[in-house]
Amino acid sequence: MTTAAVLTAAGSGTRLGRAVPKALVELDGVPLVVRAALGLALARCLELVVVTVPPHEVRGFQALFPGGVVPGTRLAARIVPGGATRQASVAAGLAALPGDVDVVLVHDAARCLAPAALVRSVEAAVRQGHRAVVPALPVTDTIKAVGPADSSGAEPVTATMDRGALRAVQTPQGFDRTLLEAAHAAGAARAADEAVAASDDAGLVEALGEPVWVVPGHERAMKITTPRDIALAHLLVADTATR
Ligand SMILES: Nc1ccn([C@@H]2O[C@H](COP(=O)(O)OP(=O)(O)OP(=O)(O)O)[C@@H](O)[C@H]2O)c(=O)n1
Ligand SMILES: C[C@](O)(CO)[C@H](O)COP(=O)(O)O
Repeated sequence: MTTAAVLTAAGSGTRLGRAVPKALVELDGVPLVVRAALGLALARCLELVVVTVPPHEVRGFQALFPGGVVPGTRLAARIVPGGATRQASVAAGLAALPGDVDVVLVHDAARCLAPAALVRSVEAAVRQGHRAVVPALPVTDTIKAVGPADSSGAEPVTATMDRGALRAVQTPQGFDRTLLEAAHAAGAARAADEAVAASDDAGLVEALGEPVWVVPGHERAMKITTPRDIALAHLLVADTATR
């Protein structure tokens, strides 16, 4: 029984708008990818983290994990080139896992403040028999579905969703390895094109018709996407430092 993580860090971070790939952006002096890997290591339930990185940046990322471990820990880290979409990057990470791994957590470097306790709760839920597990929070906005925009750009509302039945999904997402590999194999034709690629791994499992289970998420597992998110992440880090 061995758990490993695929840590996705191959994105460019277009919406963040920095000169370097988003995972290399520093938060209080520590690159996002290293922070995310430390959160995984602190959970103490993993044997390995496979980090998917931009193909032209493999050496730069390797230098962040000297000796092939997450800095200051014993967690082994393996760097592999990612793909054109997040789905393709996860598939590349899965292909690099050793044979003895039976549970896989898929985590975004962009969710670098996800607490170790969240990692543990997702892993434990998979070990308890839920073969696909996502952490999620209730939705606080009212969510409306819309149709095509008119000539002015305004979109007609087609429905108001039942907010009580909606959840905003985070990472790490946890899976039985056999199920996750089957889901990626079945959805492989979508991986090359961002327009049709799965936005999360649980979506590929759902497409197989297999159940996916939700456990409570955490505010600190927020995704850093825009400059506003980085500002919020700085506040969260400062809040931790003053406790
Ligand atoms: N081809 C890709 C695209 C994304 N990711 C990773 O998937 C996570 C979620 O993606 P997102 O936050 O959208 O990151 P980017 O794709 O970098 O952002 P943007 O769309 O603004 O360019 C990130 O950790 C990102 O590095 C990846 O591994 N491979
Ligand atoms: C996987 C994810 O973080 C779950 O919310 C999210 O779907 C990633 O989406 P992105 O558009 O690739 O950032």
